[in-house]
Amino acid sequence: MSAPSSTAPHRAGFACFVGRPNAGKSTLTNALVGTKVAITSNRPQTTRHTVRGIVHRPEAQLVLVDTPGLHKPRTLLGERLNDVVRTTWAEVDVVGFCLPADQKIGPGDRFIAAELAKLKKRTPKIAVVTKTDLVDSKALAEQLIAVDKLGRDVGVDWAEIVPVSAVNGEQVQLLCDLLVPLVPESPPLYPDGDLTDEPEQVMVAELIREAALEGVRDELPHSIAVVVEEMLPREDRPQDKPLLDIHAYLYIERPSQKGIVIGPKGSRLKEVGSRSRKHIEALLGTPVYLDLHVKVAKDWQRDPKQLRRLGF
Ligand SMILES: Nc1nc2c(ncn2[C@@H]2O[C@H](COP(=O)(O)OP(=O)(O)OP(=O)(O)O)[C@@H](O)[C@H]2O)c(=O)[nH]1
Repeated sequence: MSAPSSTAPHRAGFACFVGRPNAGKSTLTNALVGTKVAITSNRPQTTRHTVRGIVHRPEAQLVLVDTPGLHKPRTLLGERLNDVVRTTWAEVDVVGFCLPADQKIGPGDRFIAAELAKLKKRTPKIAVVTKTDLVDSKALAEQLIAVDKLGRDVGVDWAEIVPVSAVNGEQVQLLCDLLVPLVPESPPLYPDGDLTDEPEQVMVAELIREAALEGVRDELPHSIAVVVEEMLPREDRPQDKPLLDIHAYLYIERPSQKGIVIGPKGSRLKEVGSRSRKHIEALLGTPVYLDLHVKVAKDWQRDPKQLRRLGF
């Protein structure tokens, strides 16, 4: 890519990464922004909220919108998540379709590609082949060819096909260079230095949810929601020793799940608390007292009233 000249107009706009669960969208967002703003996990479908990471460059600003994975909906929550995804696609300037290098293109990818084909023609679509560190060059070449073919099969004209590894940073800058010219000429949309406009409480809730998902049974992740009820600075603290009190509820669907989340003698919940507290402190830059409670919200995934309460 050519270096920015002083006469080049400033560009700013929105990009979003789509792809099936676990495709590496959140990790890529983090790699581009350079800090942990999106929530990653080795479990599918952990990204519930649209999280924006913002890439600041002298000549451009890229606002990255991270969406949940698009999938065949089985519950009301699933349908709502898909609506969120489609609404996001329609609003962004460029879409990056993430396909892991180490996995054969499957029905899930074809489903998304077919949806992308329905998106307005003038929204550029970049195919991003992720996790290139997991495969050798021969397998990578084959995947690039398969992605090209996928585009032709469904009728999407990829603006680019870019292999990247978010883990070792390979080609991440190149991807950024390729995204910038695809957003419109515009002054910066966000103040310099902002990394995300996600409300702090939502990010804190996501960090707690991420910690709660670690090491629990496969079926449980979809049944956990976290709501931060209150974040208040502790009174009577000396100025140089502030403490932020955070009260949060971990919602599960059934009483039988309580034991899994809490663990023997509360050991798991304690661990979830201390692990997420570290991340929260790093995010907010202040010591935190975290008060975590587990509550049963029966069948919350199927109940519109509960879903609204839990922020969906
Ligand atoms: N080796 C390797 N692993 C990666 C890379 N990018 C992501 N991963 C791993 O792949 C898994 C899924 O990554 P995420 O970024 O959470 O995927 P996602 O697409 O955001 O997933 P959802 O939120 O479920 O939609 C995690 O375990 C990551 O550590 C990469 O470049 N190389």
